[in-house]
Amino acid sequence: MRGSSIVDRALGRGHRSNPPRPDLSHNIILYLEGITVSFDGFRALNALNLYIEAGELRCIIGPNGAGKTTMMDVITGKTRPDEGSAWFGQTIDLLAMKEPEIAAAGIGRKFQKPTVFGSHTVFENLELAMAGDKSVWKILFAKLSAEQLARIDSVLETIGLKDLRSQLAGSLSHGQKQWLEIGMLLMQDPQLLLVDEPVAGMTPQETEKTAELLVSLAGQRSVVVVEHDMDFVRSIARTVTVLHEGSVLAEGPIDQVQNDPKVVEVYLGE
Ligand SMILES: Nc1ncnc2c1ncn2[C@@H]1O[C@H](COP(=O)(O)OP(=O)(O)OP(=O)(O)O)[C@@H](O)[C@H]1O
Repeated sequence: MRGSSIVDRALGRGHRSNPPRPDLSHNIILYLEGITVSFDGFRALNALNLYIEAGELRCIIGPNGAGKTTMMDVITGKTRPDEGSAWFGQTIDLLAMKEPEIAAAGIGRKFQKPTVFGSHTVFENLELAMAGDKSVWKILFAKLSAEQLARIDSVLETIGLKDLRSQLAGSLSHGQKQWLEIGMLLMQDPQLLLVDEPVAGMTPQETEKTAELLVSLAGQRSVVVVEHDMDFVRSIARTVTVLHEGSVLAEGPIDQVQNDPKVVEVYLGE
């Protein structure tokens, strides 16, 4: 869905008159079991098992080609696995759903490059993200309810852009654009947020603020972050999963994972 606009996402929301919500009664929001994806015989994912708890913040690391992007693509319905199962909570079978249905059910994905509407203000970008399957014109000229205004305010507060609400998104710094795009995803209230390399190209100050933001988002929802920057991973991660050749090589607290000889060999020792 790289490059998909808010209009695409809004159209996705057209499917959500009554979207299913994940059943978190077992405290697990995502089950990937035995997932295999082959490209011309090459296994990008190889019987991958991954479990994400409700409310947790998980970092996924791994060398180039380990299968991280392919894994995200399977979760969001962009890529269909050859084998395996993928469940959102206890009852929602992700492999039976199309991409917009998965987004509407509560899985949001933030790609590396921000895709905000540069010629609209920060506020309008959030407004567009909240809207249903209406035209952009209708959305921007519709009167917002007090509840909708409060919701936008609360997201502005969360992403730290309250003072920049009237600024054109195109004039924001790279980091601010990334936060705005996270805010746009939050307007749809995802239960699982997938974030791809959030701090690439950010200044140290922006990186620090992004760490705080992602930590603050977990708890109420689950957040899965794919990131290469180990200092960043160390600053946010509770549990780290290392992918290698399409499977989980190691999983656990960052210190344990960083000292695991298998991990040192294939990843950190690169
Ligand atoms: N559409 C495709 N066709 C063929 N091979 C593909 C395709 N998509 C991914 N691959 C291959 O699958 C493997 C896993 O790729 P993937 O992009 O998932 O890895 P990654 O861990 O995200 O890597 P990076 O850190 O470089 O982004 C790579 O060897 C890649 O070349």
